[in-house]
Amino acid sequence: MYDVKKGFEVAKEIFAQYGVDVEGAMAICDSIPLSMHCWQGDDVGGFEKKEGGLTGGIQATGDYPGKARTAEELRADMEFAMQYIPGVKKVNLHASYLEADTFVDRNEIEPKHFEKWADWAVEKGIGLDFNPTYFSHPKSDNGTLSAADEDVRRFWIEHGIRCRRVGDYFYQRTGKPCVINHWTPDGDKEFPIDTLSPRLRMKDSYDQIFEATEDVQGVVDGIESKVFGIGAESYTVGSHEFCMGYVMSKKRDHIILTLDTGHFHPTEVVSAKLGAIFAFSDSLLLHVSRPVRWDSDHVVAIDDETKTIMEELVRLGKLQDTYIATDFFDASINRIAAWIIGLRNTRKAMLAALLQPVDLMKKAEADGDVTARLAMAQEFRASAFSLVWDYYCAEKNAGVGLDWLKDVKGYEASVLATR
Ligand SMILES: C[C@H](O)[C@H](O)[C@@H](O)C(=O)CO
Ligand SMILES: [Mn+2]
Repeated sequence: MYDVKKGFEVAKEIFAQYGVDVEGAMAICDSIPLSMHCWQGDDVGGFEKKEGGLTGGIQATGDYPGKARTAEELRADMEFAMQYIPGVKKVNLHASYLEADTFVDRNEIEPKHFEKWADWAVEKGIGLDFNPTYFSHPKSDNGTLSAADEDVRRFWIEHGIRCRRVGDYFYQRTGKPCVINHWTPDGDKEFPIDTLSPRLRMKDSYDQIFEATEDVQGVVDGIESKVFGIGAESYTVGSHEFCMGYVMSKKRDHIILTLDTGHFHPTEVVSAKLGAIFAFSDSLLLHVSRPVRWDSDHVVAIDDETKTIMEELVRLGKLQDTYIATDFFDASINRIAAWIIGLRNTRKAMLAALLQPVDLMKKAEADGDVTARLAMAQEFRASAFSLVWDYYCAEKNAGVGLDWLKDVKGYEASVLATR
C-alpha cells in the first residue's frame, strides 16, 4: 500500500493552484445519497411466491453462481457490498421484493409486506426508495397503465396507488423521503395505427394514482421514459416526450422526470439533456446505468458519459437537487462486485466533478476566453482526483483501490458458493 495521506497532500497542493477546496468537495460528495438498487442482487427476480421469468423487454444475461434467493440473503449481500461504497446510501426496492408467507398479488401489496425491509433500514439508518413492478406478471403482457382492457388497467392503477402508500410508510419509518420510480414497459413490436389512445389511457392512469393518494407524504415520484424494449421495438407508450409532457404539465413538486442513461437512442446522451430539463423543473431522478448498443444495463463505468453527467450537475449547481439511483443488472459476474464497481464509479465520477474549478471555467466563458475554457475543461478530465478518492475511501474505511476485491472473493467462497 502506498502512502495515501502523502498522495492526498500532493493532490491538495495541485488543486490549491486552481482554488479548489478539496475537503469541501469531499464533504459534498459524501453527503449526496446514492440509491443502491436491490435488483442487481438476484437478476430482477424478486421474492413473490409465483412462477414466471423476467418480462417487460429487459434482460439480465449470465448465470454467475451465488445469487440471493431470499430477502435475508439479499440484505446480507447488500450490507456486505455497502461496506465498500463510501458516502450516504439508500436502498431502492421493487414491489416484487415483498415478504409474505403466501402469494400476494400486485394489487394487494401493503406496507406490512415490507416491514422487514423497513426494520432493517431503520437499524442501518438508511432511507428506502421504491418502484412499482409493472412487469413480470401475466397481466402485463398487453399493457399496464395504458391497457385497453379496463380490468387490467384498473389492476395496475391499484398497484400504483398501493406503491405510493408503501412509499409513505417508508417515509414514516425512516424519516427520509422515499423516491418512487414509475416505469412501465407498455409498447408494441410493430407500429400501432392508434398511437394516441394508449397515451391518453396512461395519462389518465397516472392522474388516478396521484388523485387517489393526495394524502401521501414524503414521496417523490419519478416518471421514467424509454426509447424501446425487447419485443416492443417500434412503439413505447411512455416515450420521452410523453413522460416529459406529463411531468411538465402537472406542475407538482413531487412529480419529476426520471432520466435513465440507457433509455435513449445510442447517440443521445443524458448529460446533454440536463440543462434543458432544469430550465423547467427544480429536480430530477437519474438512473445511472451503462448501455452498450442498447439498454443492456451493464455495470456503471467511470466512462465519459458518467463523468460528464456529474460535471454537468456540478456546473449547473444541481447536484443536491438530483436524486441519483443506480440501475443495472449483470448476472455474468459476481453480483456483489457489480454493485461495488458500479456505485464506486458513480461516486468517483461525482468527486472528480466536484474537484474542478467551476468558477474559473465560468469566468473564462463569461470573458469570452473560449481557449482557456477548453484548456481547463480538458485538464480536469484527467486530474489527480484518484489520489483524493483513495484518501476519501481510506477515511471512510471503504477500502483503498482494489482492497475490496479479495474480501469479495472471500465472501464468494464462504457464502455465495454454498447457495
Ligand atoms: C428494474 C427497473 O425497474 C428497470 O430497470 C427500470 O428502471 C428500467 O430502467 C427499465 O429499462
Ligand atoms: Mn431505469
